[in-house]
Amino acid sequence: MKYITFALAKGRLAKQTLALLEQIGITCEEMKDEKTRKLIFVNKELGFKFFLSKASDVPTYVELGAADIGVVGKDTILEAGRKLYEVLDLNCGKCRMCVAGPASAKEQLNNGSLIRVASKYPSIAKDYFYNKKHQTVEIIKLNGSVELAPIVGLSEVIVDIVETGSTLRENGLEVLEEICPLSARVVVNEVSMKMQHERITKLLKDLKKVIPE
Ligand SMILES: Nc1ncnc2c1ncn2[C@@H]1O[C@H](COP(=O)(O)OP(=O)(O)OP(=O)(O)O)[C@@H](O)[C@H]1O
Ligand SMILES: O=P(O)(O)OC[C@H]1O[C@H](OP(=O)(O)OP(=O)(O)O)[C@H](O)[C@@H]1O
Repeated sequence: MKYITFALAKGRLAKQTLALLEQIGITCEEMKDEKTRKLIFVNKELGFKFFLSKASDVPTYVELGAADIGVVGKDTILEAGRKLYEVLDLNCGKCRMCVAGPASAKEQLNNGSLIRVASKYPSIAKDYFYNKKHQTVEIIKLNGSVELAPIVGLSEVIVDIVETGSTLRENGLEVLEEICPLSARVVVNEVSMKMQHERITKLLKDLKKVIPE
């Protein structure tokens, strides 16, 4: 039997993803060991392989066929812009992609001034401002703690993930515009979808039954 390989995003989504897979009988005991430095895990009986990679690399592994299936946030899928089949919304890891900043940035955002937008997600930010709002902005790519940018004067606003809103609140910022809702998604390699159609379809059907409300 040919193995089906899963690329799972490590970090926030990993636990929930593994729990969902476990509910449909796809388990890998070794992988639960938080101390392990091993990178790839095999369940010979079931014919599955699993690896955890940086979330932003999951679409790369899946598009290029190193993994058949991936589980990753919609934000990462949008930012990567890779050719993949997005087949299932797992309804977990829910949050929103937003434009945020100090209340004082509201006017600048709407009066057509050339504003600076800091983000870990420059493609999403560009698509939103250029293609949806038809507004020219300067995009500044950052790698984390993006909320700092408007506080220290690097940008007027940010494009970032908001879940509870605590990070914004604690830093005197607020949601100014909502770009889109986000959640964890299952993505499938285009060739695998054809070559392993039966097994992958069965797996997706099983997963659908255990998706949280
Ligand atoms: N509050 C949140 N902040 C960030 N991501 C969240 C949040 N809630 C759910 N998510 C989802 O979890 C994923 C991020 O997981 P995690 O924070 O572990 O990775 P990351 O911050 O992108 O990793 P890294 O910064 O190391 O590249 C996001 O892609 C998003 O879909
Ligand atoms: O609305 P909240 O519940 O406060 O969650 C949102 C925050 O969490 C994420 O940051 P993360 O912890 O991943 O760190 P990072 O900023 O370094 O990416 C995100 O970038 C926001 O900063």
